[in-house]
Amino acid sequence: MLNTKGTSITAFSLHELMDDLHRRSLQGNLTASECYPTGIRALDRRIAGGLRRGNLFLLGGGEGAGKTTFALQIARNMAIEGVDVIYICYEHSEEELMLRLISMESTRKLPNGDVVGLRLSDLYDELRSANRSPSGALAKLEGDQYGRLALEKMEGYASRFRIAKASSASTDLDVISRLVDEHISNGSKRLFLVIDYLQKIYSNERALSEEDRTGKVVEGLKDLALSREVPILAIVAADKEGIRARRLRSYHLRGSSALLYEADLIVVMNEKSRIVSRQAVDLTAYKAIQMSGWVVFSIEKNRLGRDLIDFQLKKMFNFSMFDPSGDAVPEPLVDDTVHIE
Ligand SMILES: Nc1ncnc2c1ncn2[C@@H]1O[C@H](COP(=O)(O)OP(=O)(O)OP(=O)(O)O)[C@@H](O)[C@H]1O
Repeated sequence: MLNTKGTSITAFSLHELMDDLHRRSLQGNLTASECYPTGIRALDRRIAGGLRRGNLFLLGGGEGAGKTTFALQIARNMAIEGVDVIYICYEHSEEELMLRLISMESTRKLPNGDVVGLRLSDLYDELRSANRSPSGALAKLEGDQYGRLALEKMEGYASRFRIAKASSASTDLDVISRLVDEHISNGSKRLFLVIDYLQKIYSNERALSEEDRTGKVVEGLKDLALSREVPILAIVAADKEGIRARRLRSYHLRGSSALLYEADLIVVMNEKSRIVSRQAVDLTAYKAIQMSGWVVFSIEKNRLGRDLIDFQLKKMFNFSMFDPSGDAVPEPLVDDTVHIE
């Protein structure tokens, strides 16, 4: 791409732009429309195969909905496909995210459909047990069949998956941009950035309202995605009304007007049992329990395809993941917008 970084801007003639396009196509470096599949089939097929360079993907959901789990799973799927991942986390420690990946990778599906592996809670207990050092815990992992499976799978992408612990008191967009630049100058050709989560990004514009501050941050994030030609996934928190609402929508995300404008893709997560229409579905206790095992993902904005479409994935939170094989939601939901695919 012609250089547009820095504080000044340059106007390129159509000749220059066409020459640049031609040069990059000869170099096999025509990357503008290169696709970054998320590895979640139900999502990829609705966004024309995956994210693109410069895309800003916002992921919202209530507390404990599985936002970190989903973001981490997408990041891991990309790393497996050869993408360099930087996961910037304001909330969880590097160690916690690594344990979540180990749990996810340790799983194996038995012929009867049951899933076995190392439960996340057992991994925590193991690491926290008074007499076990981290190196002792690792040795134990190597001695366990599921632990070995996880370590083997992670070995395939471990050097491409980076986790950075950020501080909401100091890690601002400049710090994040410098980290991205460092990786690009070290040779990263395909980079994917995850921010967990957007409203925690430090901003010194304390005089601004929270809404305006979020607006500035999301603008900056979109600029970063475009100028460095990387796709970015940012988790976003819900406002007070959203936390109380039966169904969380994109207008409930904190700083929603700016978020709605800047994002290329907005997906909002809701517990299925909360948002199934009670008029249409006779929700017996048994059905309610069954549905509580699922999360509905609503594509609320989609510059890559059709929006206002829902899909569902089964939770496997014991192993810090979703079963990636889910698809359309058969039951009517509250606030439904009918869409024929
Ligand atoms: N050690 C664990 N064992 C079992 N379940 C866990 C463990 N840690 C987290 N979970 C569950 O996994 C679910 C998803 O967690 P996750 O952190 O992905 O959600 P989130 O939407 O990012 O949460 P938050 O809003 O708190 O950031 C939560 O409901 C949580 O209770």
